[in-house]
Amino acid sequence: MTGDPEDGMLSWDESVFRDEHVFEIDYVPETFRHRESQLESLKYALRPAARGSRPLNTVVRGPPGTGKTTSVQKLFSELRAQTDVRTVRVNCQVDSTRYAVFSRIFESVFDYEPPSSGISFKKLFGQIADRLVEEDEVLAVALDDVNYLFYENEASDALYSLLRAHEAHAGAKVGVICVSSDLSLSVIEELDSRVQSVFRPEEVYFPKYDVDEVVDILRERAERGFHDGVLGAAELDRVAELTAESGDLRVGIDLLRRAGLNAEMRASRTISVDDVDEAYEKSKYVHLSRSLRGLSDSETALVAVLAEHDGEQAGSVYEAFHERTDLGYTRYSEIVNKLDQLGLVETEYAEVEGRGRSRSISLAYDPEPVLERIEG
Ligand SMILES: Nc1ncnc2c1ncn2[C@@H]1O[C@H](COP(=O)(O)OP(=O)(O)OP(=O)(O)O)[C@@H](O)[C@H]1O
Repeated sequence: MTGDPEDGMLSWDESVFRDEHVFEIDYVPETFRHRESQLESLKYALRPAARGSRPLNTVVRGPPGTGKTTSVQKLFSELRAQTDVRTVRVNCQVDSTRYAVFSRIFESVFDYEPPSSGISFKKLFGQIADRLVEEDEVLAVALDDVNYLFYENEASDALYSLLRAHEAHAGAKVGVICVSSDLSLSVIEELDSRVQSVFRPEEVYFPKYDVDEVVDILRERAERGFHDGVLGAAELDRVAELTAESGDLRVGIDLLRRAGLNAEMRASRTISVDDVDEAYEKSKYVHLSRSLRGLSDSETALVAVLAEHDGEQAGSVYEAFHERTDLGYTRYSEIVNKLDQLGLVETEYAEVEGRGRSRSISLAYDPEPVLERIEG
């Protein structure tokens, strides 16, 4: 299998990839199509900030992988380049409490982390607001994956503080973009009434991309990422077809990269439909991997217990969980709720003889891929 260019085989120093980096998770695409109206609505909400006023608060919703984060990142970087607006994107999957959100904002406003000895929330908040007023800066905060703040019961407190910043600190100008990929969560209705009374956001919806749009977007990505002739039209169509099943563009981007690696494994210069189909066996779990990555140790422990005790009664699941983590029933129930909201488990109430109603819990995925990803 040496590299005779005539036989279609790759030599050791060749690759199907022109630039593999374009298939990485944090790559911000140069062209961003099929999101024109959403970008317009977001610009409308942010425009007052460019004039030195408070931006309009906005709720952005849509299924995973539909370009919500990328849109916000693009507009924030334009704002930073062209205006004095301070922009902060908080990943609430990582920073899922009010304190953590404000620590992240502090870090961005001051360019260093808040003291690790810990200061009270009030002080942290006060210092941020004072700084904004002193510098006469407008702050736009994007709470990305805000659904995680709801799962931890922190959303109302965090938003309340952000939305009332100007009341507690005259002259502070803060606007919030809440981004949620949990369509079963009604972001506004789930907030406390005290927050609802001050939160009248613009709403922007990101629908799933259809197959033609996926082809369009991924063709461009493939042109940047692969050498000419590596990905044919039929193979791209197959990628798009598999991507459109979930509508999550991340699946498609992961498919392209894995299919490229599969072709290289065969030392082939071109990707085949089989390379794509084989890649899908892993790429279809992109969403699962992402959900698992954001879990705490005790949440992961419960997922592991469920995978190991698949199909057993809730009682024995709790016992195994308790044995592993030493946590009690209340915490167990809270974690079950969160995993349910994340779509990792399915729960159902059922009559159990002699014990009244009891909740049965099962994984929403096969146990093997779950365990592979937890242990791997
Ligand atoms: N219109 C587009 N053109 C090019 N790339 C896109 C487009 N939309 C999304 N992407 C790419 O798809 C991936 C997922 O997009 P993004 O993270 O913005 O989705 P999201 O809606 O925020 O997802 P989640 O809700 O799961 O956080 C990113 O790698 C992004 O580069």
